[in-house]
Amino acid sequence: MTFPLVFVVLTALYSTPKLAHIALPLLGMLDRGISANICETDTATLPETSMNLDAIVDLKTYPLADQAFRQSCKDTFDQTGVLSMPGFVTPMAIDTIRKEGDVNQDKVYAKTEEHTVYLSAPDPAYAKDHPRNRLVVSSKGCITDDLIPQDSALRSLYNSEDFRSFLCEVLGEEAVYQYADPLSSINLHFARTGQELGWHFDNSSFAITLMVQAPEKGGQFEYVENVRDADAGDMNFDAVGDILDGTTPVKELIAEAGTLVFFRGRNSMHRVAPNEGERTRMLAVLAYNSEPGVSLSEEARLTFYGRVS
Ligand SMILES: O=C(O)CCC(=O)C(=O)O
Ligand SMILES: [Fe+2]
Repeated sequence: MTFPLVFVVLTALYSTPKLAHIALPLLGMLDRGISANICETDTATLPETSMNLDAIVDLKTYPLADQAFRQSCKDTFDQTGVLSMPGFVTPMAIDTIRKEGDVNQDKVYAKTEEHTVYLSAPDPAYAKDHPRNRLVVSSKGCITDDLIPQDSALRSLYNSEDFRSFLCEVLGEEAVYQYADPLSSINLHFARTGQELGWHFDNSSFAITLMVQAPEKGGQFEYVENVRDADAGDMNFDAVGDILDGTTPVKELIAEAGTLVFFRGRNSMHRVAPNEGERTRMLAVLAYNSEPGVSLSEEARLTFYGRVS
């Protein structure tokens, strides 16, 4: 059976990253872990106002409960490290999520940071201009889970047992749980004109994102697959240097509002290019853990959100 997924993708192109410089293990969603087939969840505390999944997701195009559909998604994700589902969230639900974001624009926490591609402090064993230590800039901001309305479609999606069961299967995880702290589970990211997310590898094995408002120009997600092998300790400095120099072709993932993306970012180097248009790029990151009761560290919360609670 074939499904009408426009799985990814991708225009190969040469990028000229205009990146700069430093040093912090930052970037919120990058530090997330997740995690199942029979998916255990912690949805007992679902708000009563939660919406039905069929009011949020285009279940005709994306029959989340269908076993063959799940398997086809898993195959694509396993083979390519990317699963892109355009129109996953319905236009009406996206519209309400975008309006919630607009209302909360003034609460966005954004602080320009410089960091290494590896999201760890520079290593004095290497020169400043070595790929291990070269610095890139990240300037986009976000609002935290506690600022997302209880009755938001975003929260209903995040909490939905059917959605979690689907993602457990695609990701090959045992179970998924929300963060124990009040800030980290659902984040809405904002990249205004000129703002970007510098080249990096994620610490977590994957990320789930939902485009809420696509930029008009620029702001594209660019990546190069399988650059390093973090678990084997292979940092592949030469390839990282080439990507930073703009001499390696990069792939581009085009996402319209409503597109849900699963991405394995641990060994694929990626960035969000500077937004060159007037329209703010708004993107939700849905972060889960494979164990219950896990909080993002206070240090990371301070870095990403400017507060711990
Ligand atoms: O904004 C995006 O599309 C991706 C963000 C990302 O790479 C990250 O949060 O690690
Ligand atoms: Fe990332």
